[in-house]
Amino acid sequence: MNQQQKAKLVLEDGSVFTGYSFGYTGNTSGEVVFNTAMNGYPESLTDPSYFGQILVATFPLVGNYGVPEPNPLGGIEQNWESSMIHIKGLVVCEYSQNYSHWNANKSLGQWLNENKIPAISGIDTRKLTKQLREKGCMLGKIIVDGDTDWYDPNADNPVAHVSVAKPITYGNGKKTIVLVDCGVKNNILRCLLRRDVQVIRVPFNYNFLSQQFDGVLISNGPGDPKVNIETIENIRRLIEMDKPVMGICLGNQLLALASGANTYKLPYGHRGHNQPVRLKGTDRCFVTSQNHGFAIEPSTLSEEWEVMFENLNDGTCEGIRHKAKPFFAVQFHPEASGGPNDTEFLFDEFINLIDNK
Ligand SMILES: NC(=O)CC[C@H](N)C(=O)O
Repeated sequence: MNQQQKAKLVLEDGSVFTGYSFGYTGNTSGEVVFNTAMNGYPESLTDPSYFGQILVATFPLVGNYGVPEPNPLGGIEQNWESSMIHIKGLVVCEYSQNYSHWNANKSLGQWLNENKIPAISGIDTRKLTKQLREKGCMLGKIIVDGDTDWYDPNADNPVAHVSVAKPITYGNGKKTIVLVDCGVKNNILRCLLRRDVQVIRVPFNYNFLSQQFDGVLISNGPGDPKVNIETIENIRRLIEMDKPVMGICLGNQLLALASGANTYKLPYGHRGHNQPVRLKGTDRCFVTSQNHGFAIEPSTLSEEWEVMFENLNDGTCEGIRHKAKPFFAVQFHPEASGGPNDTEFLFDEFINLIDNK
């Protein structure tokens, strides 16, 4: 790898940032989004919700704790949020090729190179982030040589690329949860399995309604929620039943769409580990891990639903619940990974809904 090979980041608005190639030496394109987390790059890079996106780390030094070796246990990778990298490219200010951590076994650059993911360092990520905040998220390209076509993940059906191909069963607890896999993060599986349940992970468009189950969790996932027509239709039929339902991030948006509400694209989204939310109607606030570019339009919720959480930075909807039935969903990540674990108790609330049925 040549640390000094020049590269450029080109944005849809014509602006160009020059820097140096690291990771895989090649061109790439995707939607450019920024994340304000100070750490957690192995988790973010393997989070399927980042599929098709070029990730900008606002924290100025990235790579100094390396990358852990894969370590699957019971069919679930323990150190990553899925089995592969999903971002299309990475943008950092300073890349640290030197790393030190007890479970690191390679550098970030080596890992990116092995997975053919281009990255660029030496970028003024503060200036770039200000631009994305003012103009909104844009498509972008990392170019080392020549050119490449623009790629817009929101015009694609990215969930189909990251869901499982066929159902997989985990655990042997007494209650059975169907996990609708729209690109699920491994820590959602780990959080469920720690609570003595059996999990049947099904493809995003799988018709699970005729199956035996006690509750359904609709996972996070990439892209515009509205393109998931089949999943929304399955959820619409699911909520005619009374079985407990929990949604996370994309799952929150899909539940809202299935109930008849609308979603919209945020100008630059919420991505980071310190997004504050308030449990509506209380003074209880939580610091949450977030990664999304879309949100529910609360004014379109029907009478039967209410806002459960709101974002304290911009007032957007961060979760919904049904007023009478055991359904709730959150826009943030109670499974964290990376980020704070403060809202993991929501998995207990979901299991309580199942146990009290
Ligand atoms: N993490 C997620 O599930 C993201 C949901 C959706 N793709 C969004 O960007 O809003």
